[in-house]
Amino acid sequence: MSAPMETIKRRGLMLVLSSPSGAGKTTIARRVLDEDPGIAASISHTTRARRPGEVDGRDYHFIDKQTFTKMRDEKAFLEWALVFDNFYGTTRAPWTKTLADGRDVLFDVDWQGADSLREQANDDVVSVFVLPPTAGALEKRLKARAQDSDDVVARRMAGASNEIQHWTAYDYVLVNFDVDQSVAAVHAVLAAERLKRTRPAWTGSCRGC
Ligand SMILES: Nc1ncnc2c1ncn2[C@@H]1O[C@H](COP(=O)(O)OP(=O)(O)OP(=O)(O)O)[C@@H](O)[C@H]1O
Ligand SMILES: Nc1nc2c(ncn2[C@@H]2O[C@H](COP(=O)(O)O)[C@@H](O)[C@H]2O)c(=O)[nH]1
Repeated sequence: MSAPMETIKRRGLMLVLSSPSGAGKTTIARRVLDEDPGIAASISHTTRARRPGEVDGRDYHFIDKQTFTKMRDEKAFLEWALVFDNFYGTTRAPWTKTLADGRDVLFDVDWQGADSLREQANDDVVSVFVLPPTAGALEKRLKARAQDSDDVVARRMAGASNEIQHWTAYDYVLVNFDVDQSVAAVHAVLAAERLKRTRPAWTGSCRGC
């Protein structure tokens, strides 16, 4: 054997979750992050107003348009997009080191963000598209969340089919009937992807062989 198992160092992966607004990806993401210490969250910056219960620095970094534009012009974002009239962006900051250290990172971004991350880091990206069971269920969830005005819910429903059109670009697709089952499915994706032959990087030093 030319290289014993302990010399294998796995590179971290970028788990990208997308869905039409309200399908449940934030709910699933929070559970996965709570239950798996091996994955960290990318906290996006946004110009959207904070919803009741959202915490700055935990759910998002809430910033004004001027600050967002300045950060964008200074190339602070790995990717950014305009979604439902608000800007959202993923900062470049520490992900390079996190991935090199073998830690995984979860990105909750729309299809534009997913495309951009694939363009820049295709080998590291594992993408999962979350579908609602039906359009009716999606509307019910958006309304039950009770955090957006009727107008905003209507705009998000109107944008759902555009978002859904992009599901074929994703590695995995799951229909979020039940949160527990969906969380288990994402854990299964992570477990399999972490074992992929193509993912480990050799450290180069062969101790004891
Ligand atoms: N499987 C499910 N069954 C019923 N309700 C669900 C399910 N999954 C999530 N929900 C509920 O649906 C609502 C929307 O979920 P969530 O905020 O996670 O959606 P999202 O996809 O992250 O939306 P957005 O893109 O707008 O951030 C929440 O009230 C959540 O509790
Ligand atoms: N391209 C990006 N999309 C992002 C980012 N952060 C969140 N999002 C997406 O925006 C919509 C709306 O989110 P909401 O919290 O206002 O409901 C949703 O699809 C998110 O996935 C980002 O940094 N880049």
